[in-house]
Amino acid sequence: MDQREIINQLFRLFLQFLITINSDQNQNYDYPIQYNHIIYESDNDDDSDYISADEELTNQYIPITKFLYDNNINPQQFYLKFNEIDSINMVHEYEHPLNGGHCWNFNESFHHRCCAACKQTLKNCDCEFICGLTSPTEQKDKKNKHNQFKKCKWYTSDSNNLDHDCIGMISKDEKLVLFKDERNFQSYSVNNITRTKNWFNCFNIAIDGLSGVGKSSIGCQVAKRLNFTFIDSGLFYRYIADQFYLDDTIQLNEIRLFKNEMIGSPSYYLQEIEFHLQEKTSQEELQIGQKASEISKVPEIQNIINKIIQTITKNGGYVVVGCDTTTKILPSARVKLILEADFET
Ligand SMILES: Nc1ncnc2c1ncn2[C@@H]1O[C@H](COP(=O)(O)OP(=O)(O)OP(=O)(O)O)[C@@H](O)[C@H]1O
Ligand SMILES: Nc1ccn([C@H]2C[C@H](O)[C@@H](COP(=O)(O)O)O2)c(=O)n1
Repeated sequence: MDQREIINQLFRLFLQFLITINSDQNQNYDYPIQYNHIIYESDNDDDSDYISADEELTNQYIPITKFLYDNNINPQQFYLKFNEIDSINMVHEYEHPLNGGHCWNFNESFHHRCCAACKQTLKNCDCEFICGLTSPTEQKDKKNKHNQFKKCKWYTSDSNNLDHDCIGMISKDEKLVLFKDERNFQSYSVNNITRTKNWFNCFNIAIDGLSGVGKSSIGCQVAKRLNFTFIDSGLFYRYIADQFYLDDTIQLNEIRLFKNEMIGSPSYYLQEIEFHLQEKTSQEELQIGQKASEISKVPEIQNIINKIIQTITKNGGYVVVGCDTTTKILPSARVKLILEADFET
């Protein structure tokens, strides 16, 4: 498959993804009438310990589907626009019409807990807080504690700073609730909140694969098409090798300082890295490549580079390429691509 075909295919997939999440928002739905597929999590954090809603439905619980139905809220709109609320520690099948009839984690078992914010199974969810509408988030567990509240890193910034990165839209009179933990929560009027992020680019794309498979070529074009920022993690290794691996000595302290500087001025350094490496002759490039390969085996350097990239990209809008992007750098990127190429290509 040639490069153009791959890019077109990726782009098609991406458009499909966008169409799926944008489609049907104003259509009428068959609201799920039966709620017996909803299973609540017990206090016990053990995955296997579910309590079926059929068995133990008490007044304390408000199934999210019922909440939506009773309040005449279109569920797809709710999940996609409000997007942050589920009764999070609830097992939910995301049945029709959500996500084309699949759970967000459709490649995993169909029946599992799934964070509505980051769309990961709860085991993989690293959300700390979640923001959302007051009613469903005030759902309590059996001990009358606020349960489930987590914040997805893509959805909120910290509660002291109400510059809010939430991609959801909350209607005018509703309140946003931020939870620090289950006892410590505050609700804010939506009017106090500035949204800084466009939902469209609030996620990252990680492109992985062996050296030379075309990650940079494809990643760069995908980023251009989507107006995302492109980051080639390999360039970080190369730049650090060239600047801080001198006379056979890796200057770890300098690298640590560089990390702080780069996190402070990411745009400047992204350009600086690119320009710096563009100036090199092909002989120099070869040497830098060798040095980069050596330093890439040092765990602290890997951690520093991963941390820089994770910090820069935390609000989304980036295409990050490099081997280990999907596993170590951005394991929770919403879109992950692993490229392969024929040997002949
Ligand atoms: N689809 C493709 N078909 C043929 N050649 C390609 C394709 N994509 C990239 N190439 C060529 O393969 C070479 C490696 O591409 P590229 O630098 O994008 O790979 P990479 O995976 O980013 O490599 P590295 O990990 O070493 O940075 C380049 O010469 C590029 O022009
Ligand atoms: N995420 C990454 C990116 C790169 N490396 C290593 C691989 C190479 O030895 C070196 C330079 O990368 P390249 O520009 O050739 O992609 O850095 C890594 O370990 N992890």
